[in-house]
Amino acid sequence: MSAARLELRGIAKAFGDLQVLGELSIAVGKGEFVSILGPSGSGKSTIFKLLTGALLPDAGAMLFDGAPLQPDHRPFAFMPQRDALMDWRRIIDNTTLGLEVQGIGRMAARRRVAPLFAEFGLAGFEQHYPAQLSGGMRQRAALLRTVVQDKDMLLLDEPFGALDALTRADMQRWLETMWSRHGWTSLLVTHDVREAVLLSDRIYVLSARPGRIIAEVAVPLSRPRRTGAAVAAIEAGILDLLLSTPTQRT
Ligand SMILES: Nc1ncnc2c1ncn2[C@@H]1O[C@H](COP(=O)(O)OP(=O)(O)OP(=O)(O)O)[C@@H](O)[C@H]1O
Repeated sequence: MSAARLELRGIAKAFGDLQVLGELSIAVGKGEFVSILGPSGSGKSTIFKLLTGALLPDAGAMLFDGAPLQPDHRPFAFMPQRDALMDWRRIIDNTTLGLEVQGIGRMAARRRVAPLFAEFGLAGFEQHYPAQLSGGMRQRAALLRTVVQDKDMLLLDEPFGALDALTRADMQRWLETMWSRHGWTSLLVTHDVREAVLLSDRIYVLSARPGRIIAEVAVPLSRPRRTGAAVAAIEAGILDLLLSTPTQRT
């Protein structure tokens, strides 16, 4: 890994008596694709809420390019689990939302997003409403809205969790292509072991609550990656680890 862009050191978080994150330490280098893989309820979404400033940690440090994260300046573009498209806005006006929140006028924002529609497989659907799109197209629109904000780092919270298996596999391949082309510094949280192996340079494996890192797994496979013996072997190793660690499920 090159010098860390994002570094979390000893982050802890509890909700009342419920200790959700233990002492969590991770780092993400520039241009790296890193995943945090953990069972349901292990605190994955909580990590993103801490990063985006929706929650404060009880202990630990959060650094970006070596400096503490500032409450009023978060360098992240966040893509939530559900695509969160607004049903009453056309796709083009959904993809401009993040820019509009930053204070950019709608017409200027439309000019910025329009050239990206072809690359995101959405050409010709600019004037459609979300209900007229397939699940995969909706997710691509949500990702377009996320990346066009030109932030330093992407946070992806189980972006394909709601999709059927085939669409999900298709979207993973598409995301891999897009990531290879653009080199986005990315942090994905997921409970899908195969997804993490297919997409990541490194994987942090999180224990069940209170979440702490039980392993850091490098994935030294060339891209494009396809399911096969090499992917399956890494996947099996991680599954063994998760299943042999004591669990406390929600
Ligand atoms: N604001 C809150 N107040 C109290 N408890 C909370 C709060 N937010 C999350 N929790 C609890 O913290 C635990 C971790 O939640 P979190 O959503 O981070 O897990 P997760 O790993 O993202 O789960 P999943 O994979 O199912 O989405 C859960 O037990 C949840 O009920």
